[in-house]
Amino acid sequence: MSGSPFVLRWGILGPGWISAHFIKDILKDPKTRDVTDVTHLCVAVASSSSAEKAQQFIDTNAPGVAGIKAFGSYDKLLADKDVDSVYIGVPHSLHYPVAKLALEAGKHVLVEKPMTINAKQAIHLAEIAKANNVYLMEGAWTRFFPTTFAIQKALFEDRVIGDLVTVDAVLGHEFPKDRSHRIYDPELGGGALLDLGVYPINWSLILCYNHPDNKKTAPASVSASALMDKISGVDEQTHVTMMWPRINVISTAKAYITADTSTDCRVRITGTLGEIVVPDVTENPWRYIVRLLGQPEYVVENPIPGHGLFYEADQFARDVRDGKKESEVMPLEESVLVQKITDEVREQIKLKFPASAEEVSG
Ligand SMILES: NC(=O)C1=CN([C@@H]2O[C@H](COP(=O)(O)OP(=O)(O)OC[C@H]3O[C@@H](n4cnc5c(N)ncnc54)[C@H](OP(=O)(O)O)[C@@H]3O)[C@@H](O)[C@H]2O)C=CC1
Ligand SMILES: O=C1OC[C@@H](O)[C@H](O)[C@H]1O
Repeated sequence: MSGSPFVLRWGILGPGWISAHFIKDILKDPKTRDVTDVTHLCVAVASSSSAEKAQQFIDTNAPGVAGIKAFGSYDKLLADKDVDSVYIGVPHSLHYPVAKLALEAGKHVLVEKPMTINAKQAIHLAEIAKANNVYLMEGAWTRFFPTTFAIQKALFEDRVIGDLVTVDAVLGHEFPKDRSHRIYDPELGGGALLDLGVYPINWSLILCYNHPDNKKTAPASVSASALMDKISGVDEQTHVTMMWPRINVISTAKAYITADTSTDCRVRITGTLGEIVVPDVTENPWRYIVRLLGQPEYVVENPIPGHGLFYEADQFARDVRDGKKESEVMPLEESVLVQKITDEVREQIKLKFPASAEEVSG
């Protein structure tokens, strides 16, 4: 592509762990991933507590990068005319109120996963984005990796493993048992399901909901079971089974916060001719293994030149450049579907959050 790249000017809300990866990723030269049509600037970072914290985040994660403003409140950043789009990296239960503020301020919004705590809030954010004529996307970054697209092509177009039979995905991470961590805090939407479970659930949507023969039909049933933490009441280990009768597939999604997942198989996709396995990681896949019955296995690799959040950011920038209002890769309807599934799971496993975290306002 010729001409100057489209430049998207980002503001970051919530200078925490994932925002540090985001700022480092968007500041990488896009050419390192063969991208020349869009590029990113970070123009501001805001902390809800102090401008000093925002400045420290900038100094640590973007040393030597000039022109990034540090704000001590989200409102101040949202009032800044130099900011086109915001990345929201705050705990789950704050996604809804903070994204609402940003959309109402006329900013395009990339909000971390899960989009919200429940489907009602996700639907409301989609309505607010529409009313304000701005772009809204959930940071479902798994969907934007070259490996994810390659697996969809192998399955749907090249039919490498024949007819799809099962999809089983898992993500576990050993969190400290420190009950002050957000993962154990019901006020912040803690537990395995909303933090980790949304990834394996997304794999079901990537491969089953989006299977051409499924015609975008929601799972006919969702069944869940969980083990709950006795102190905080959040789910420590959750298993979900989804039925996709149009394509004759059963998929499973498993998540736990008490141990790290093994790295030999995170996603297993079984077909009538063999299987595709994603080892290593569930969230940011960079390779997959194909095992066809009676043949030697082979590996398809797409190394990631960084953490990998730039793939979703690049597509976000292209969509904003092109005047789109939502993503074709992660449409709002699918973010809402993920939340409808997690609402159903929460009902079955009795995962309750305080009413203040669940509410929809204005
Ligand atoms: N895509 C991915 O791979 C990942 C996504 N995530 C998602 O990102 C979000 C943030 O996670 P993570 O970065 O681990 O969280 P952190 O706790 O590291 O950071 C969250 C930030 O939110 C801000 N914040 C605002 N209000 C509160 C509050 N009441 N309590 C705590 N923090 C608050 C804080 O900054 P301040 O108050 O200064 O503004 C804080 O730095 C989560 O929703 C998670 O699902 C997380 C990890 C990986
Ligand atoms: O999205 C995530 O992926 C990695 C995990 O460690 C983190 O808690 C989670 O939010």
